[in-house]
Amino acid sequence: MTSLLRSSFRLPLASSSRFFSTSIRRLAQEPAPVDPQAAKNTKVSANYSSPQIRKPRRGPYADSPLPVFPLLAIFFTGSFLFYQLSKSRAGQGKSHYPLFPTGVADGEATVIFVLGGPGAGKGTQCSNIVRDYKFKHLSAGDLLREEQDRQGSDFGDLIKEYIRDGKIVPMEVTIQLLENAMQATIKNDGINKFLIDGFPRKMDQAIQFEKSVCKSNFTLFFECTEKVMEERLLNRGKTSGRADDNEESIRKRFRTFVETSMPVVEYFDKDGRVVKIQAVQTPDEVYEHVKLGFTERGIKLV
Ligand SMILES: Nc1ncnc2c1ncn2[C@@H]1O[C@H](COP(=O)(O)OP(=O)(O)O)[C@@H](O)[C@H]1O
Ligand SMILES: O=c1ccn([C@@H]2O[C@H](COP(=O)(O)OP(=O)(O)O)[C@@H](O)[C@H]2O)c(=O)[nH]1
Repeated sequence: MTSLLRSSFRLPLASSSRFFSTSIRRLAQEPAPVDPQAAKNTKVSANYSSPQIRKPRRGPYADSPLPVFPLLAIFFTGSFLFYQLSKSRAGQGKSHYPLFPTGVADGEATVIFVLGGPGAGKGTQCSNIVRDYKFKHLSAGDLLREEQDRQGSDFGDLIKEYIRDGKIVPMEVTIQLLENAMQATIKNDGINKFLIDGFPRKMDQAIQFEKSVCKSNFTLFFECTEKVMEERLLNRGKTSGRADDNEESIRKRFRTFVETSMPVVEYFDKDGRVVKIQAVQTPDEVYEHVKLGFTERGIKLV
C-alpha cells in the first residue's frame, strides 16, 4: 500500500514543493552575513536596517545597486526546482504508454470491461465466461471490499463510506488495485486475459486506465430495468452481507449509475466498442447472448 500511496499522491512532486517552501522560508529568515572587517572600518555601527546607511559590499559588483547574492541564490534554487519538477514529470511516463499493450502476444493483454447497473448480473455472467474462455475475473467492487477489510489499509474507512453511499471511490485507489491484480495474475497464473467487472464507472477512470494500464478491447454492457435489478439486489441482500444491498443504498447506486456510469458506456459506444446484452432473461438465456457477442468480436472458447 505504500507504493499505492506513493504513486497515487505523487510524493516526488509534493516533496519538491515542500523543499521549495522550506528553502524560501530559510532564505527569507536568515540575516545577511556581516563582514567584520568592513564593519570595523565603518564609522556608523552596522545598523543595516536603516534606510540611510548602506551595507558595505566587496567584490567586482560592489558598486552595483543590485543585491547579487540573493539573486544568484534565487536563480540556483529556481533551476534546481525546475530540474526536480521535470524529473518527477518524467517519472510519470506511464501516461504516454499503457503498461500493457492490447493484444495476445507475450507482454500484451486482452481486457474486456463489464458494465451494467447494480444487480444486472455482471458477476453471474463473468463466472460463466471464466469457465469457458479462461479469462481472469477481476471485480473492482471485490478488490475494493478486500482492501477495505485489509488490516492496516490506509483507505479502509474511505472505501467503506463511498460504498455505503453508492459513490465512486477515487480512481487512484481502484486503478492501482486493478493494476496490482493484473500484474500478479500475469506473474503467478500466466493469464493475460482479463474481465474487469464493474469498472470503469466514471469517465476519469475510463480515460486514465486506458492511458496508463491497458486499452480495452470492448465493453460488455448488461441492460436491465431498475425494477428487475432492485428485486435481484434485495434478494441478494438476504445472504450477501453487503452493506450496500439495502433499499437506501440501492437508490443511491442507481442514481450514480445513470448520472456517472452511463456516460462511460456512451463514450465507448461512440467508439464502436460496446457489446450490448439484454439481461432481464434467465441467466442461461443471457449467457447465450454473451457467447454470440464474443464470437462476433473474435473471442474464442478455450
Ligand atoms: N438473469 C438473471 N435472472 C435472475 N437472477 C439473476 C440473473 N443474473 C443474476 N441474478 C441474481 O441477481 C443477483 C445479482 O446478480 P450479480 O451477478 O451479483 O449482479 P451484479 O454483479 O451485476 O451486481 C444475484 O443474486 C444473482 O444470483
Ligand atoms: O470502479 C469501481 C467499482 C465499484 N466501486 C464501488 O463499489 C460498489 C459496489 O460495486 P460492485 O461492482 O461490487 O457491485 P454492483 O453495484 O455492481 O452490484 C459501488 O457502488 C461503488 O461504491 C467503485 O467505487 N469504483
